[in-house]
Amino acid sequence: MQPFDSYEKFLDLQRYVSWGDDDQQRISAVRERLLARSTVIIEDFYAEIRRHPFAAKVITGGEPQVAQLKSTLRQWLRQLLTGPYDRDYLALRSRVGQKHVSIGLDQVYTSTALSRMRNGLIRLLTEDWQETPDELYLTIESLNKLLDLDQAIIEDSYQTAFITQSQNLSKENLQLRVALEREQRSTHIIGACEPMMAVYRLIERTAATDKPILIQGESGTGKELVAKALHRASRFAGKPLVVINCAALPENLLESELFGHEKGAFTGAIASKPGLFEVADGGTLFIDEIGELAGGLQAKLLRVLEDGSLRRVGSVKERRVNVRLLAATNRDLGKEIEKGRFREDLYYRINVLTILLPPLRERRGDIPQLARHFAGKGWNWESRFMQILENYSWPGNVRQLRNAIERAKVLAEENTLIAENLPPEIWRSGNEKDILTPSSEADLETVNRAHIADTFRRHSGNKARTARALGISRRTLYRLLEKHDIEEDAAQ
Ligand SMILES: Nc1ncnc2c1ncn2[C@@H]1O[C@H](COP(=O)(O)OP(=O)(O)OP(=O)(O)O)[C@@H](O)[C@H]1O
Repeated sequence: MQPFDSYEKFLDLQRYVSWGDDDQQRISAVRERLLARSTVIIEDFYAEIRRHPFAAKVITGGEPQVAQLKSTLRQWLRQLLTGPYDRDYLALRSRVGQKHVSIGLDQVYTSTALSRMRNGLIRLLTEDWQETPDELYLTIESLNKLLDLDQAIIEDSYQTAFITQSQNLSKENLQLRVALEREQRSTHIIGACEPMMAVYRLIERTAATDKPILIQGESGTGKELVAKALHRASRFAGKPLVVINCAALPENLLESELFGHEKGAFTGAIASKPGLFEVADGGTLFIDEIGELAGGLQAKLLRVLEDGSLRRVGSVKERRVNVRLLAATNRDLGKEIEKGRFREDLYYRINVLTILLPPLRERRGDIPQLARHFAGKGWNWESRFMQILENYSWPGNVRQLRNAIERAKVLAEENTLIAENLPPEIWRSGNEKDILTPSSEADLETVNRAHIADTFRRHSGNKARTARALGISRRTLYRLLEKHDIEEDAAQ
């Protein structure tokens, strides 16, 4: 049998090879040696290929590197025929397999690329071969072996690696997409009511100024969100936005967080640390709950605002920073000044312009849009769910709305948000007017009817679930619905 049978494309090599009788024997011997040796060669081969990322292209395309590659390849191929074979093929194969994985993933080697490489290599070897035809024959045989072996391994390991890789990638993609969506959703200000439109206009208009801005509003109205939008709209947009919440830290810690400290400034100060003013240098510092700032720190803050200078705790060295300040508070700072708790001069410094965020109860029209935004794609709700949201007073504002929806999502059986899965205080508020507190005048019939209608509505008009909740059969429920003239529409 012709040794090149399986490589139709290279049959013409016979031109260069004179076959002797003992060819078959020699070939088998070479095969054995090859098998033992090829893994060593493969390693070198791949090391080189890695240095020439597009080796396949180089070989077939006649690029300038061809000469160099050609001589390297020749050297290896010659080694195949002459060198000692001292490695365990299988062990190496698995190691080589791993290498292929990295090659496959880095350069997306495909079988097509390999077969192009094989064609290219053989053409190149035969073009100006100066050794005997036997040597050429053996060399080419070695090459074919090498590439066959290689192909088998590559197909194995590449496929596995590719599958794992693409699974990982799509998982990673999904995670990134979700994170991005969350990030976009979390920095997206929702609301189209007039007070929010006024907020948007102010954000736009303040884009050109570097002056401090005070954002006022109850807790959860979106002050931090507005701060992020102000930062994005400003010329500092590409720089860091550093956020600190004054209510979250005791005074001494807050001082070192804001202004930094030197090593040994206080017990536990084992190294010097820059404060957030330094971290935010060139960018924006958002001080949330500025109304909580203690007197001493107010003075220090005033100094930075006045001339951009500060001293780390435990240091005498003056440092200069250029930071745009945004501050937020849910307190009435005017009243805090009256009570002597907030410095008037600092107030005027930070309050060059105030953005006032309305509480959610004063912008109920935005509730459905906000709810849709927090629910996200693929969620529905019963109409009663939305009714309750729209009627509730929302003392915790948008944050409370977001949490309520998260809760309803977690508890939802399918992709439908139902009123019962809202936090009890919200859900109860929706039922207050229907709640069964039978007055002395209410007769049993009225109480019964209200109870049935309410249960029916809570179960979104689902008769099976309503019957189960009332502890009656479905047939009895039909009868009662008819008797009390409770319509399905009423449940929607
Ligand atoms: N208009 C809005 N559109 C979309 N999400 C909002 C809106 N307002 C607030 N949120 C969301 O509500 C949550 C609370 O918002 P944020 O932290 O900005 O409020 P805050 O006024 O700074 O609260 P606090 O005073 O308690 O720090 C965040 O998850 C935020 O994304």
